[in-house]
Amino acid sequence: MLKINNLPPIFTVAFPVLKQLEQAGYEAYFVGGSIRDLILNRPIHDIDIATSAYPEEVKRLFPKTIDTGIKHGTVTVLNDGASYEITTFRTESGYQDFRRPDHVTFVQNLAEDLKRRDFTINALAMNRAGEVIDLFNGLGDLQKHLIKAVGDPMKRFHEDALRMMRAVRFMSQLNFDLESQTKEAVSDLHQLLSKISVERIRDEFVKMGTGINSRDAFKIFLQTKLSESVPDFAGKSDLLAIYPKLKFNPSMETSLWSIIIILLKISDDQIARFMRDWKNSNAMTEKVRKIVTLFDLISEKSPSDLELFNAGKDVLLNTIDVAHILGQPINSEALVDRYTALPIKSMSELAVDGQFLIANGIKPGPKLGQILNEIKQKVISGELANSKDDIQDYLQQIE
Ligand SMILES: Nc1ccn([C@@H]2O[C@H](COP(=O)(O)OP(=O)(O)OP(=O)(O)O)[C@@H](O)[C@H]2O)c(=O)n1
Ligand SMILES: [Mg+2]
Repeated sequence: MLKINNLPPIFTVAFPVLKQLEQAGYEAYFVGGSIRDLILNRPIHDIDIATSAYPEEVKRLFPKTIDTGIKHGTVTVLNDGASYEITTFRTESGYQDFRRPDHVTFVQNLAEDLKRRDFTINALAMNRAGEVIDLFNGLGDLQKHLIKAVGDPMKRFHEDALRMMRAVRFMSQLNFDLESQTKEAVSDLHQLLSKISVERIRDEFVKMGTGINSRDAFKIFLQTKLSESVPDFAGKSDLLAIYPKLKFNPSMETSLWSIIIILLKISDDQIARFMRDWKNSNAMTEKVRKIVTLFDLISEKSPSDLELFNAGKDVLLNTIDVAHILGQPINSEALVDRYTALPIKSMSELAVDGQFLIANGIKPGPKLGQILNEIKQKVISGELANSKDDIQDYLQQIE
């Protein structure tokens, strides 16, 4: 049995929680992603605990708890400034619509609980002594860099079809391969994905697309036809086939969406609809639209100073990232230099404002906005210096 000595603090601070459960006569283990990430030496973001205690018993044992998913057996325990999801050993039964079940069956032992988990590398448990419980050779698969379903992959994907997206997501994040039978099951069952909410599919898609090896994962995403069961991708595999040939793996979500939109040749007036289909936020949509717009400008010709100003630094840098990933030859240094040399980077840097125009005899109204806009444009293009005096002279001229 693998025994891990010197557990990192994120685990050791949780010892009292496990101990308390054990002293009350229950079993308790660390389970799931945290053990996988510990062994892979990856950053650990949260610790999940599985226990034989029922949720009501967990709530009785700890002063500060939150009913996170009490129906599913999960209680969040707050202890010593940290929080833990404590889930009663369970098996999922009564799957309707291939989504997460609305009711679960609690089981008596850890083995029954681990059996219903998605992949062998996620079905590891560890006790307080650092001993790893590995009933499905998850350690072997970690070593072989394999994503492999626990037991019968068809059953696991029928239980929760999202697991098929999780498979390609972990491939990308961990740079692992997909075990052949598991892959076959994804190919057979990809259509079940249409039963899953778009939000959950999107979250996994973004994790895949921003993982360290999204290009190879995307290949499998296409090969297994998972791509045919997500919003707006059906029938587009020829366009999406460019993704695995990208120069680099995207690391930002904004870059990912921009690249997908560019590959799918989605026109400007369809970007909002596409982003809505994927249930993306308005803020994400706006940013992506700006990036795609600037990318088109940069690819065709050189953007004007005004266009660079309108884009802003963040969007410019993000667009350069996108061009870099797509292998689009652009002179990024020159673009950044031109941006840096802009006389103003935002309206607040303009030497005058509406009040100034009013003080100089311009009447409030639409005309004022128009004049202010003209001043902005002339300052950006260098026709007019960004100083009160020069702008005052200009105002006198146009009267
Ligand atoms: N559809 C799912 C989702 C989760 N799990 C199990 O629940 C654990 C925790 O789930 P989650 O936090 O979603 O995934 P992690 O593996 O912890 O990955 P991440 O690092 O993204 O949190 C998983 O390890 C796995 O054992 C599962 O079997 N099937
Ligand atoms: Mg997790």
